Amino acid sequence: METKMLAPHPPGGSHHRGYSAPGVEKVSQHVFDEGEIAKLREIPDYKESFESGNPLDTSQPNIWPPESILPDFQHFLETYFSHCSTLIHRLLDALTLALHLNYQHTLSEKGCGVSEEMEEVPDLSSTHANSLFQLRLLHYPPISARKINAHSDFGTLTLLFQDTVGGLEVQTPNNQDTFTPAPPIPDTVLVNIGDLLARWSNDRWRSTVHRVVAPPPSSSAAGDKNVRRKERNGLDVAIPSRYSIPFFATADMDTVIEALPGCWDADAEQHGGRRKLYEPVTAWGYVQMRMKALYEG
Ligand SMILES: O=C(O)CCC(=O)C(=O)O
Ligand SMILES: [Fe+2]
Repeated sequence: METKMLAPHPPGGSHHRGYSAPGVEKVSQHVFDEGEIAKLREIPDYKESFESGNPLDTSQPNIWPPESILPDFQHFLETYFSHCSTLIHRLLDALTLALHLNYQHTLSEKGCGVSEEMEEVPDLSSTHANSLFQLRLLHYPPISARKINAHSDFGTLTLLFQDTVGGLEVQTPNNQDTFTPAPPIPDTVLVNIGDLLARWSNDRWRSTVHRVVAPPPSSSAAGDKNVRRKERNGLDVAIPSRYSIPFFATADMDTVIEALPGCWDADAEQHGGRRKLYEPVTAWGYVQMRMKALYEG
């Protein structure tokens, strides 16, 4: 038995840990209708994944292959998790600062003093105190099919580490048909806004719709043994394997996600401006809805 099969992802969407073989997970974008989800699941995503989370999270314990078979794997990933978690909290601090500045700006535009402030800008980092984050190891096999359908991530922020192969594309805002390649840049981390933060910021910060397609054929891949070849117009085209590591952050489950201060206007009904676009929802309620769409149907 392959080592990865010794840490299998449990069936269903409630315990999101361990190894999933290619085609098990199906990305569905904003789809909550059962029929639509079933249709989407007919086309599998060509990737395999290994999920892990906060070692202190008892609601979804991590699932590790035996230490004797893959020594240090668990320790390595737990350390990686901790570094990513620190980076997420720093980014949330920067966003909190941006909210403060924006809120003060909004108040002064309306002629209010900061002392008249009616709302508290929440400290976003402290709404992620339990660090219920998810670290995913992804491998896309060397085939030419679409690797992962267009979607946005459903938490607050995602860090994305990608190898040198490429294939990630980002949708142009306000033009659903146009995708732009987001090629890997050495020593950088790509940061995506997720749907929960978009909703929380009343769409001031928009979530990034992205997908993964077959990477551009590259000569550097030609000598790679992980490369499968495909005939295209009589030409021999090399299609390399792709590895990536997304790290998904979301708010603590009891956090109420309701338009943040500075992202809406209290007097919008009377004077125009930005109304609250969404009903309040807990982070838990929102995640349940999205997980159901991913793994069931
Ligand atoms: O492999 C990638 O670069 C993207 C992965 C991704 O978008 C996801 O897992 O949500
Ligand atoms: Fe994603």
